[in-house]
Amino acid sequence: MTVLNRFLLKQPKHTIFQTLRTFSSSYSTSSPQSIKSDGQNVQWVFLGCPGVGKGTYASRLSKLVGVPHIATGDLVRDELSSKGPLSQQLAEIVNQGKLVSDEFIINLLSQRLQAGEAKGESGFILDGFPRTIRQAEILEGVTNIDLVINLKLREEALLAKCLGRRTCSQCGGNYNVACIDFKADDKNPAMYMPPLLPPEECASKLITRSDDTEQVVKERLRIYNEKSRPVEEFYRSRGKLLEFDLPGGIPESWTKLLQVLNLDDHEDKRSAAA
Ligand SMILES: Nc1ncnc2c1ncn2[C@@H]1O[C@H](COP(=O)(O)OP(=O)(O)O)[C@@H](O)[C@H]1O
Repeated sequence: MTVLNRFLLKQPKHTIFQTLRTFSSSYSTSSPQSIKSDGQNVQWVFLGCPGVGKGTYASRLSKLVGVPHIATGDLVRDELSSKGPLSQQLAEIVNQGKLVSDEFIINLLSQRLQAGEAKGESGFILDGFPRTIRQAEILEGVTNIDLVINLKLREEALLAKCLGRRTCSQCGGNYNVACIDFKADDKNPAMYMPPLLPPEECASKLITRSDDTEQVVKERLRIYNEKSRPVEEFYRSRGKLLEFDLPGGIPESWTKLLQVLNLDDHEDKRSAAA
């Protein structure tokens, strides 16, 4: 039995789910933009393949509607960098492009929600969760997700975008050095996504995620199709899925996303997009 499994077996599952349940039933209203007609803050989910841009758009929307952006990939990376007893085993899973177990990720998410609740957070935009049908069923069992935005991009662009990702090791800013320039063909319109280059002060401090190598990205795409693609249907059949084909680079896609979400007359949209 692995160290990770031993750890998970010690976690009382009812506690994990209870934490999610407790979080979902205690709301305060932190920002007028985020309040729905029933008085609760928005609870949205972003789905989409690795490299599609979930982090970029989830982060911008979270600033716009005033709810936290919670990326389970970031929670996993925080755990990895904490160099705790599980980090070596976790690194092996992540660097092979595999998913960590449902129990482990739910535990991390529960802890993050609980910490946020203690700080008075309410509502959320989830990015990278749920990624399996079991995760979706558990989430659906404990709270009501209002909307699931399924970001879509041509497969050739996804690999290039993952390989082009860079993060500034000092300020944490996210950039992308890939330049996507597809000509129109019989099946697809032309698409241009310019690189998102770092400012001069970050240029010498860029790092690449250890799981953004060609082999691992291909495996993550395969696993997305096997494990996460069914989650799209899970939400489609519940009438919650909003399909969104990215039309191009960030300015164009952000404007269109705001239109689709009926947020395009929002006075804060310029600053959120900055
Ligand atoms: N919901 C989840 N279930 C299982 N594993 C997850 C989940 N979220 C993140 N992970 C792990 O963290 C890694 C990085 O996640 P993320 O940054 O969301 O990747 P991507 O850029 O591929 O969408 C995943 O490859 C997986 O190992």
